[in-house]
Amino acid sequence: MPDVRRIDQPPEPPDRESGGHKGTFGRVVVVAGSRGMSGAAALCGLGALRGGAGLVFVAIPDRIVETVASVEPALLTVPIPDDATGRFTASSLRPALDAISKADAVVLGPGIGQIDESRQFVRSVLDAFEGPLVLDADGLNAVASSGPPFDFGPGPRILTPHPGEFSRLTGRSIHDVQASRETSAIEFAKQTGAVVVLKGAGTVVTDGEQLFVNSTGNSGMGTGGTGDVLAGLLAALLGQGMSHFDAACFGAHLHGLAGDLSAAELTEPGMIATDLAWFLTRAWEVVLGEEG
Ligand SMILES: NC(=O)C1=CN([C@@H]2O[C@H](COP(=O)(O)OP(=O)(O)OC[C@H]3O[C@@H](n4cnc5c(N)ncnc54)[C@H](OP(=O)(O)O)[C@@H]3O)[C@@H](O)[C@H]2O)[C@@H](O)CC1
Ligand SMILES: Nc1ncnc2c1ncn2[C@@H]1O[C@H](COP(=O)(O)OP(=O)(O)O)[C@@H](O)[C@H]1O
Ligand SMILES: [Mg+2]
Repeated sequence: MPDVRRIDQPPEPPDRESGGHKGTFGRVVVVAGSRGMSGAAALCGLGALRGGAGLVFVAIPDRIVETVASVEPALLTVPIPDDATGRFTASSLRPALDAISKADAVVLGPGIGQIDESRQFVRSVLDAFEGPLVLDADGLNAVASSGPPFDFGPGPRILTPHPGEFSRLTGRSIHDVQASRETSAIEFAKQTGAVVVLKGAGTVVTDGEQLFVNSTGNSGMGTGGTGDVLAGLLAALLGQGMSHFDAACFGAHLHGLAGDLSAAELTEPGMIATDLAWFLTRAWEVVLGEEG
């Protein structure tokens, strides 16, 4: 891959202005969750909070608001009209667009499910939002279901597929994806103009011209919800002004480091996604200690 520049080190953390306040550090809006997957929204919100965002709003189906709010009082909840099963539907769109209208960064997709209405909802949010957006999980599945050529909407996009989601997007088997992680991710980034974060051991981050292969992380992170934490973390970094490629590289590094620090204290089998979000505090300590 002679035309791709390899990045060996993750970028520096974002500056945190000493006189800054919650209005300075980014307003993140997480559009996620459904009844049965309220945890995806909560974990994504926790990832954004521990990623340093000034304000984190979770715009979630009305039926799960109390559940998500009870996980973490620092989250602001925005109830979105839902269907009888607690999923986004056609009437969710206008309130969701209002919720993201002042966002510095948006996460779209974790835990929203894959019914036709939620797919259409994803399409409409993607088309409308011109700011930086992290598309994860069922957000990716919704776009994949429409088949190529893919349009991820007008603004900067970070796509965070695991190999199963990437397989749905590319039409290749998981085995093929895993056998060509770097080239497949580069090709997809070139085709779409998005930053691709192909997750799994050795997460690959590329914008089609630059390539970073993450070296932090461990198999303790193979537990439900760790990817949701990553999506929120990436949005927090975008909201603090990082470019989408730098946010993706730094975020993958920090997330894996939090996983390594969690495993060192709690063991790989014992750690869960909530711990990972908490251990972002320790990971920040390490990377901020390495600065200057
Ligand atoms: N608490 C909550 O509310 C949570 C809610 N969540 C929500 O659940 C929804 C479904 O998302 P999901 O990722 O669980 O299912 P899905 O897209 O079918 O992918 C699974 C398949 O992909 C593959 N695969 C994955 N990783 C791989 C790897 N590293 N390396 C290789 N293969 C890999 C693997 O394929 P296999 O190897 O089994 O053939 C596996 O079978 C979604 O909305 C999400 O946000 C979750 O976030 C959890 C916490
Ligand atoms: N063996 C591993 N080594 C390093 N990181 C891993 C490993 N297994 C999983 N991860 C990381 O854990 C996260 C899992 O994300 P994802 O599959 O979306 O989970 P979920 O949807 O349950 O939140 C990704 O960031 C992935 O890179
Ligand atoms: Mg996921």
